Amino acid sequence: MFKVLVSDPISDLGIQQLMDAADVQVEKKTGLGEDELAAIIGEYDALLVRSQTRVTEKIMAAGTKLKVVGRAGVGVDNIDLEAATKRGIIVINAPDGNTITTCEHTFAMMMALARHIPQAYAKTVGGVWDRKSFLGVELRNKTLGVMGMGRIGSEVAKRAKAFGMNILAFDPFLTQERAEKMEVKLASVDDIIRNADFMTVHTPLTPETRHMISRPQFEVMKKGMRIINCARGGIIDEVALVEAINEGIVAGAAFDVFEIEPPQIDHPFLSNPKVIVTPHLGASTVEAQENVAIDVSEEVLHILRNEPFKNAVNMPPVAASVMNRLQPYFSIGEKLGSFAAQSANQAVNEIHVDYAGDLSDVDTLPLTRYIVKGVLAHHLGSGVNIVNCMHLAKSRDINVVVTKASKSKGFTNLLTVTLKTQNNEETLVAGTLLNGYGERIVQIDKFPVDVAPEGHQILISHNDKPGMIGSVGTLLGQNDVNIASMQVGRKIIGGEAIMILTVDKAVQKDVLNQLTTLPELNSAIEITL
Ligand SMILES: NC(=O)c1ccc[n+]([C@@H]2O[C@H](COP(=O)([O-])OP(=O)(O)OC[C@H]3O[C@@H](n4cnc5c(N)ncnc54)[C@H](O)[C@@H]3O)[C@@H](O)[C@H]2O)c1
Ligand SMILES: O=C(O)[C@H](O)COP(=O)(O)O
Repeated sequence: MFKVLVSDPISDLGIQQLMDAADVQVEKKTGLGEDELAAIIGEYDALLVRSQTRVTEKIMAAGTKLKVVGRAGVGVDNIDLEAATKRGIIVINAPDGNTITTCEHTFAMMMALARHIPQAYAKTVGGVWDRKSFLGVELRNKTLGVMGMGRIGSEVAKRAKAFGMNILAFDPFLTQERAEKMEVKLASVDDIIRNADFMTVHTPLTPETRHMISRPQFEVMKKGMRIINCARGGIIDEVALVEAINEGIVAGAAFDVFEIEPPQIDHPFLSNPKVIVTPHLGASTVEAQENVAIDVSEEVLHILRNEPFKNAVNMPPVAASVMNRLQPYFSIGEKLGSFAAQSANQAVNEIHVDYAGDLSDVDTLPLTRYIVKGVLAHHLGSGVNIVNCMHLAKSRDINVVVTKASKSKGFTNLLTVTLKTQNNEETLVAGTLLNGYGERIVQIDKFPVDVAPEGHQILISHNDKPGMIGSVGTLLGQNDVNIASMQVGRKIIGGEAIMILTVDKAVQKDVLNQLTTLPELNSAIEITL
């Protein structure tokens, strides 16, 4: 039974599928502080949050069972991604579910700003019929500067066109072609600052975007600018903005987000008559909350059930077409990694993966992750998974090298894993999927074999002499070890050879030691897959 903790207000309808799942138990505990959450998170396999819960290193460390943190929304700046990745905790978000809702809130804020709606409301309900103080401006023919033309920024630009606005757009990934298609003018930050009448920001909060609009920008800003922030507090320097408003550079601002949320009671926005504020409501509609909760619940279920998933924030996205081609090889890849690690008897400093055949023309990184996980899990245990395996390899100075070849000798796809150890020894194992036969190991070091990678195996290195098979079989029989299958691999008669046996149960260390006493037998190790 998987236990899921919901620590922020998330739509019940949206998480219904989690609550209906027979293998899942959902508990809601909102408003918890860091210590309170850290005290209980160890019981849970998944944590669902919005932006209120700060999922810190301390909480990740306490979440010893945690497989996934699901963010029912876009921004994940409240989640310590590095801490999650280091611990193999997958972080997913719901990037699409609240796009339109936030775009509409942005427009609501822009209109409210242009027509002084909240201020007029407050005065009217206060009994003052004031028709002089709230002279507004039209949006038509005004210039809107959009910083960040992703999902939300693009939707805002579309609607601004319908309002007859001219749009200047800045986004490092916005091409001239796409700008023309969207009928916006590609602009720099400086262009927007000096020419726009309204500015709206729709970027993530990153070291690059933090305070991207601050004192230097206000000093050259077009006088009378109106600024909207429904993205993240901190993109616009709040202190510098208040100064610019007080100096008459900025005519007004509408903020849904703050550098620190909730803002302190003495926050200058809260007492400034030219600043409109809402309490991070950009995604707060029935529709958006159902959307993001459904999206995140689906992926959390997939992850808990070890099924393919999407929207991982701390892993690169994989196209479904690529995933469909790679997924059949995940299991054999992980087993090859594990087999190689169990065969190598020295510390590994390089994992070389070679893809030969059809797979050489796709991005094989997801499959490489399973191979690396297989290598590392042998020594590092269950704390290794496809999220943190590359991070763990790098942190141990283990170099992961991938090579590809369009052709492979006789196989549709051949995966070859070679481990290099610190004393320059190499351990090689190659495998594939054979139609009708499934997973097969087809090479160990330089020896061809044909072995199903499963169960308990004994890998023996010996000299190719008559009687070797009989001696091994007799000794194992004397120790009540039943042989299910046996393969011998050799390159030349009388030379070096290997024997790979599949046996019915784990082999005692003593039996392996007895094997090494047999004449012409060089080594015997047990491999469990
Ligand atoms: N107020 C709310 O409740 C609310 C709701 C949803 C999203 N958001 C926030 O709004 C922001 C945008 O969301 P989205 O879904 O459009 O994200 P998105 O990833 O689709 O778009 C973000 C865009 O910002 C661009 N960008 C990154 N750095 C930039 C920079 N330095 N200058 C200009 N552009 C830059 C990216 O290229 C990208 O196109 C996110 O921070 C998200 O957390 C807030
Ligand atoms: O990044 C987001 O999705 C928004 O900031 C929404 O945050 P919320 O889920 O806390 O409303």
